[in-house]
Amino acid sequence: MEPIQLMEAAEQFIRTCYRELDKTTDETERRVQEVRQMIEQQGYYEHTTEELRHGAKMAWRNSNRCIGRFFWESLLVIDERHVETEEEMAQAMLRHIDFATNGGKIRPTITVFAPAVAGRAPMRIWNDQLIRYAGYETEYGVLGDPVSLSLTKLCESLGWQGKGTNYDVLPLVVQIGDRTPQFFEIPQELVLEVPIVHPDLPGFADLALQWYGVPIVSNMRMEIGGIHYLAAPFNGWYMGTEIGARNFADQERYNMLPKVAEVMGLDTSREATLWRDKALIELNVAVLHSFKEKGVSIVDHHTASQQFKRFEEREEKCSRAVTGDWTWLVPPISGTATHIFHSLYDNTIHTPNFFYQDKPEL
Ligand code: HEM
Ligand SMILES: N/C(=N/c1cccc(CO[C@@H]2CCNC2)c1)c1cccs1
Repeated sequence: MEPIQLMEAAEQFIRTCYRELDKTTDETERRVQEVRQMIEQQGYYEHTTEELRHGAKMAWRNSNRCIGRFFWESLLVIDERHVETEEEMAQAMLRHIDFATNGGKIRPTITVFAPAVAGRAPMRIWNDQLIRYAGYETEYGVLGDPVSLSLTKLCESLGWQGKGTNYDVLPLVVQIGDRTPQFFEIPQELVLEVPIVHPDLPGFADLALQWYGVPIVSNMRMEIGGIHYLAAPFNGWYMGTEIGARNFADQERYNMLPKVAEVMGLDTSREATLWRDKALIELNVAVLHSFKEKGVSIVDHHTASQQFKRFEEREEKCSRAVTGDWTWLVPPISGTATHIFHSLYDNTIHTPNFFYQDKPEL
């Protein structure tokens, strides 16, 4: 980023952040000048721990596609900008998994590694999520999660070997600069998983479905005041539909609807029997039931929508315009049963925020 643009982005962030933190004008002006000088002298500036903490919360609050933003102020921010080696990165990521999991009472957390600075080796995480299942091409079709085919191949090329089940947890893969990426197995005891059973349909257990408890997105770039954090894994808890209506149900994922319909004894001869819809609903009932049974945080899409409504109301009260991406905010099942479907959202993108970034390459 050019120094002028960086200066503008930095100043806008500092002023907004310091206003929200009730800082005095004097303190704000002093910090703006200090940042100006740092940019003039070295072409970038460093966030204070307080700026990083509040900036990360703002990034969540500005995430238009996120239905879970009611809790934005409670985000826990772990500052790992001092980390310098792949080994230390992996250790910090394992600590994140353990801390965020918290025995099932999930704590929304983000770990922030050093930002991309011109002339410095960028730190990248190759995983899309810290915990995700491997995917393998076999002569009978895909084994495991099809979304992981390319990362699984990369891991095998680095010498990793999976067990070959539908639920092999991939290793952490980190890269500093253009060095060879390094992989680190996640100790099994750190990965909380939930077997999926149905409260009323015993046949569900025969499907041997399971999913990991904590979604930790690790492939997005966090931008705060013109500074780009390319490695900043963050987690919340799941909304049940992500697992029940997408991960298990999509044809290009685990494609389970026909098998669910079979154990339910549904008539799948005609679409009009709505067998897919019945299978979807019971799959989502099973996911919510199983997570609750195991004491792992999860939210149903109705409760999540109601919480989002409260987020909207609270933002209005703070005279902040709510922005949102309707196409992602509406849950993938029963959308019209939520207020979101019947609302309009301004999809303007403010920063701080999270963005997609190019996949790291060898
Ligand atoms: C606390 C519980 C949370 C819930 C229930 C929740 C729920 C969701 C859901 C359902 C999606 C759509 C995902 C998809 O369809 O693939 C989403 C998207 C998103 N969430 Fe949240 N979220 C939570 C916390 C967080 C946190 C802590 C952050 C970051 C600090 C965050 C940032 C985002 C972002 C950036 C997206 C868009 C991702 C993309 O564009 O691919 N969320 N959230
Ligand atoms: N519940 C969640 N769901 C997601 C939130 C953001 C992204 C994703 C994964 O998105 C993938 C890309 C598009 N769909 C799958 C899932 C959270 C993950 C991390 C914090 S909350």
